[in-house]
Amino acid sequence: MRIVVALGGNALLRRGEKPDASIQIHNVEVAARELAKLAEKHELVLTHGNGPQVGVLALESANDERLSEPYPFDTLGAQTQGMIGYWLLQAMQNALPGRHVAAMVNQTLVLAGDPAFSNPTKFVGEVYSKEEAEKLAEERGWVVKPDGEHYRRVVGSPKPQRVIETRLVRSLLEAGAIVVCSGGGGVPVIRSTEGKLRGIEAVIDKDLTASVLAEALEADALLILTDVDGVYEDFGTENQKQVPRATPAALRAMGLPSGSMGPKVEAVCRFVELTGDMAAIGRLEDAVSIIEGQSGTIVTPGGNYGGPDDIHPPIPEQIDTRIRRA
Ligand SMILES: Nc1ncnc2c1ncn2[C@@H]1O[C@H](COP(=O)(O)OP(=O)(O)O)[C@@H](O)[C@H]1O
Ligand SMILES: NC(=O)OP(=O)(O)O
Repeated sequence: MRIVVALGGNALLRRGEKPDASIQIHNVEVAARELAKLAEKHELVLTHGNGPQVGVLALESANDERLSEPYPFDTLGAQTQGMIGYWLLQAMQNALPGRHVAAMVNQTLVLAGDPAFSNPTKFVGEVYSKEEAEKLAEERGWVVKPDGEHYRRVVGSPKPQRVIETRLVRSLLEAGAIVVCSGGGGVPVIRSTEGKLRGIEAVIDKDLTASVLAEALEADALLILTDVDGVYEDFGTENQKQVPRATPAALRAMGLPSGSMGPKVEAVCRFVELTGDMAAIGRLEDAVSIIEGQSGTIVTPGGNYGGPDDIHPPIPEQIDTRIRRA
């Protein structure tokens, strides 16, 4: 199978942990041991989040008095791809000696007219109290929004249209490499009327980019790995119940929160609707078991999945809401 995995920010930095390199390298090593089990049997493309890390770099840059202006978010996104990509590269090489691993700095095309530029939603950096956040917003010109019971800086997060280096990723996969790419959703770029690429200030959602990439690579599965074992009905209440199987329509109808589960649900639904294949949301530790059909919330056109021999589950006749790949 060809599998695209989106690795949640929580796998790199758990809630409340300091963003020290040593802590993140340890977390990446734990993640790599799980991901290696998938890579032993399957082609693997890994994308990762960068929200906490890009916020740290943005603050460092803004506080550097030698600079006449802080580094823009596209440049900071590339920095996080280099840093986290290096950690994943080394950890995957150590987990799978002899296997080729490539970590790329690469770009994602967005549209200059995307309304997301004027309505920032992507959380970056650390959490603050309401008072701290409001002070920072005034002093530094940030936009801040509530994230659970705290506040965080938000930046524009346009929809990913295409991973610019898709063909190169495909070539690396076909050469047997594990590919780490599109970290932080990819460096956001727009194409000028002359056809030239140019960076633009934004942070793209990595789950949505993983979905776009998985479809373009004709992946058999898209796995969104985070710190919960699936999507829950009545999440956070005593009646919460994990959803083991779902159709895209049923999952969309749950109306999940835009800052956390919402983009993951949109990413898996989009992939399943466009390809007719399987996508899932679950815990990093359950990656293999999700592919086996034993964990996670698994989404297919008909809401059925029997395991890796059923990677293109049949679509029941009565469901006609998705487009199948020829
Ligand atoms: N209905 C739901 N089911 C499961 N998790 C949910 C739900 N609604 C919100 N969440 C939250 O979504 C979080 C995962 O999203 P997020 O923090 O953005 O993940 P990551 O950083 O790993 O990409 C979970 O830790 C959980 O707190
Ligand atoms: N870019 C991105 O989606 O990062 P997080 O997953 O860390 O929010």
